[in-house]
Amino acid sequence: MRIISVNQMNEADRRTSEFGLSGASLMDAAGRACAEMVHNTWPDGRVIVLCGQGNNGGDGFVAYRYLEQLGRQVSLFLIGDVGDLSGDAEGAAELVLDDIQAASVLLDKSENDSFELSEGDVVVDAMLGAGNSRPLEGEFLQLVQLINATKAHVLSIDVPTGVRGDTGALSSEAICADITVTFNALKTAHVIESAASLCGAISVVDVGISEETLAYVGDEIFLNRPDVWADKLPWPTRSTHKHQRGSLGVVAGEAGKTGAARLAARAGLRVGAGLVTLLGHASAIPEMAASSLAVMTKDYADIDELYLLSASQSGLVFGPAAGVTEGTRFKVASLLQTGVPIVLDADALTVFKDDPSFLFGLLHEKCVLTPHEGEFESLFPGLLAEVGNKINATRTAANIAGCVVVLKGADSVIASPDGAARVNVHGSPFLATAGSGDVLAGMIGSWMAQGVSAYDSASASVWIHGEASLSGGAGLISEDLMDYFPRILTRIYEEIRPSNVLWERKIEFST
Ligand SMILES: NC(=O)C1=CN([C@@H]2O[C@H](COP(=O)(O)OP(=O)(O)OC[C@H]3O[C@@H](n4cnc5c(N)ncnc54)[C@H](O)[C@@H]3O)[C@@H](O)[C@H]2O)[C@H](O)CC1
Ligand SMILES: [K+]
Repeated sequence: MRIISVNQMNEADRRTSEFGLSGASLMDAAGRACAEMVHNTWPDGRVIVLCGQGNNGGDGFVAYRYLEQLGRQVSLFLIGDVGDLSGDAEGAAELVLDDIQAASVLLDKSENDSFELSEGDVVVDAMLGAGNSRPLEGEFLQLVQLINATKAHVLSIDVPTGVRGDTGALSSEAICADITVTFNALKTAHVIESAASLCGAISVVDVGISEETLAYVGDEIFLNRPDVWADKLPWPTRSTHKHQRGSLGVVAGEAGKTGAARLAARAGLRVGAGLVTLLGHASAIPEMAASSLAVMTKDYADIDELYLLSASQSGLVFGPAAGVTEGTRFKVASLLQTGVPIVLDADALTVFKDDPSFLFGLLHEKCVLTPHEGEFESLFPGLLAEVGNKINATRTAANIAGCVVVLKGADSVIASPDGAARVNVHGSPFLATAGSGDVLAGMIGSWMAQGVSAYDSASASVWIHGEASLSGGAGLISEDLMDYFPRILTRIYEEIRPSNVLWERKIEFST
């Protein structure tokens, strides 16, 4: 599923009406899909369709017409004058002209024909869509406040009114919808917080804009789901041995602070690296060895020994609980010199707060940086605010760093230096717990150790991590996450099952 900008969607609309369906046909399909969604989701209750002056309102007029045809008790309100409508919206309004009432009726409690919204009503929000360009005021703001204060169900067309399609940031109060119906592709506001949470459940319906057109107008930005990376994961065949499945080295912090590295190592083992080794100072070995069975431990006396041990791995993880010290900076530099694929997380990022360009000079294309928003701000000060869109800010960061950047959150963005990005919304809020980032770093390192590209390693890990959190539900702690991986991985394998990989040996006898 593609994520595209408002301008790109307008261009897709234009190209479709030039080479395919007319704007009126697109609007008809859009309005009809919304009417059917209302009817299927809430088969009873009054429906109130609230339209603005643009094409979002146009979709609303169409939805009203189909809801009437479905036999629903439905009322139609317009903000502004019928005479100000134009284009396809005017065309759609002409078919329902006699039924249009002024939206002010909903606000003015003193009028005889005042209209009270109540529980069980359904509001179709067709006030503003992709064209919303400024903070709400006047009737728009009052109606949004009125609707949010009632218990009526709300279906927003394209985006909740007040939300701007191209950003997840909110510049004013916006509709809090139960369902948002959008068309052929997602927009930033559907996946990036705070806007994303106001969309409720999102339904992307096909109104007739082709994938070819979307690919022509859009960038390589997709929702992160298994369909974009599942066929890139390596699966062992019956003759695979552990030395063919990669060796992951996780560089630990000092004694008493090795828990984070141990979480990363265990996660790395779970997602398939054949060998996982915790690398630490001699003083840290006893506690690491005591709690690790299949994970090995090795001590290094100095940075030269660390370099040699790391250079023999096929993937590395460094940063969780590493310590914000000069020593950590030296270790990062040394590990990067090996050229081995590496995940840098937490302290391995924070130590470059004062001179991020020094880090950028050392990074190579097989690196993945996994900052949360605070760490991102340390490395790319002001970038998020300046770009104003988390997806594009992460893409810019990946370009500056010259490697994959994962900006973590409820809406994690995985960006590649070539401009491609994937947005992950699959996960539970219970991931906000100590150690969950360490688990993620270990997973990414493990896939890379197995030969998966940095971009696919990061994408697969973020999704599987999210899926595990959803399996865990409430009360999840980081140690639990790994226990869900086998079932999730097996499900992914069963869905794509590459033709050359057969786990179960079948031998039949005929008597
Ligand atoms: N391919 C598709 O996605 C399709 C989308 N459709 C629908 O069309 C709208 C976009 O229509 P557009 O006319 O461009 O924008 P709006 O209806 O959202 O509003 C434009 C209108 O509103 C004024 N305005 C902007 N901001 C504000 C504000 N804050 N307060 C008040 N007024 C504002 C602006 O000046 C314009 O006059 C898309 O969302 C879909 O719903 C097609 O119908 C089907 C194909
Ligand atoms: K809307």
